[in-house]
Amino acid sequence: MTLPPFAAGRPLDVIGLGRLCIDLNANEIHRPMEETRTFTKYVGGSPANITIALARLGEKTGFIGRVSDDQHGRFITRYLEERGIDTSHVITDKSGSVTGLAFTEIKSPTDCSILMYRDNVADLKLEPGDIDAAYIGSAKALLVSGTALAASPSREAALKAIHVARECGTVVIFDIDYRPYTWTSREETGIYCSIAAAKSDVILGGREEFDLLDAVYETPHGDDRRTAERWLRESAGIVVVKRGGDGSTVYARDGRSWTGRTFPAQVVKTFGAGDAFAGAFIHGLLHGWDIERCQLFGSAAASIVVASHSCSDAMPTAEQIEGVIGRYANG
Ligand SMILES: Nc1ncnc2c1ncn2[C@@H]1O[C@H](COP(=O)(O)OP(=O)(O)O)[C@@H](O)[C@H]1O
Ligand SMILES: O=C(O)C[C@@H](O)[C@H](O)C(=O)COP(=O)(O)O
Repeated sequence: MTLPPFAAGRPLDVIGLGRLCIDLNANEIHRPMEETRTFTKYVGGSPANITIALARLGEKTGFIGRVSDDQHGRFITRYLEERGIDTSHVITDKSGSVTGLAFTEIKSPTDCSILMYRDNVADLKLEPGDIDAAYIGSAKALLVSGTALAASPSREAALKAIHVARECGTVVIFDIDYRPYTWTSREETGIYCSIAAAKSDVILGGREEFDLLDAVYETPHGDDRRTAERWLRESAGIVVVKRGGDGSTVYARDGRSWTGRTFPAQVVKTFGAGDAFAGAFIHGLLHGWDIERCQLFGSAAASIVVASHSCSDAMPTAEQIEGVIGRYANG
């Protein structure tokens, strides 16, 4: 697999970095948001969701980020604490920033969209001075979301965190997590995410997200292996290309690859799959599982979350994931 070894004996397993937001998921589903009257509030933000997934699976987790100085910020911080996630480096931003909101529209199980309100959000106020090398060195892995690179000073903070992690022997996991609402251009996304990807040990992204990075170097070609080999020539030991309901393919530096299945699900909404997959996949890596099992675990976790109304709240336990795998073991 050619991942650097996870450092043993560290107090934390994974520290997430980036977006701590709120999902407002429509309660009246199968209609456009113009006809929605009520929403259910959940903690959101992909890196938050993945960290919550890892905590749910028993990993010792922490988070580096900023929250707004209001009820939403306190709700998020309390939610993390209630799930055993260390919040010593979750900073209350005092600049008058707000919490990012993700309004989700569920027109049908396969037609979902997210309306994001992200002006003056606290998560992008993260500063390089917030990055604590000793804290990052206390974890086996650092999970960085690409959206943390979308604006300064968060951009510089995230790049500093990656640099610090590499200096500390902390494995860097980069989830491209492209959200167009935050960036000024696709080119900007490709450039900054390429910088982060080149310094990461594990990279996760969808085909379209990798196209943004490929575009920095060549005309996007949609060839997963060719894309993965670019990053495997850099720092990556593992590249995961996610393809929605078509599953995923994982590429390793030694040339091996694995194409993973999906599990049947009564789909409520399509989003949340990637975060659930990532949390369970990373859990497997931390426990030294082979890639196939990591992938299977991730896919089963995703099938549970797409069948749920929420993302964060729905993140499954290992028992729930094993239950899905056992139920469909033969096909
Ligand atoms: N409709 C679905 N039913 C079951 N599993 C799914 C479904 N959509 C995605 N998955 C699983 O979740 C993984 C990640 O989903 P994907 O949609 O590619 O990520 P993202 O949400 O980040 O775009 C897929 O590789 C697959 O294993
Ligand atoms: O990342 C956000 O700000 C929105 C998420 O909280 C939301 O749950 C979602 O889109 C999940 O992302 P996905 O798992 O990549 O589909």
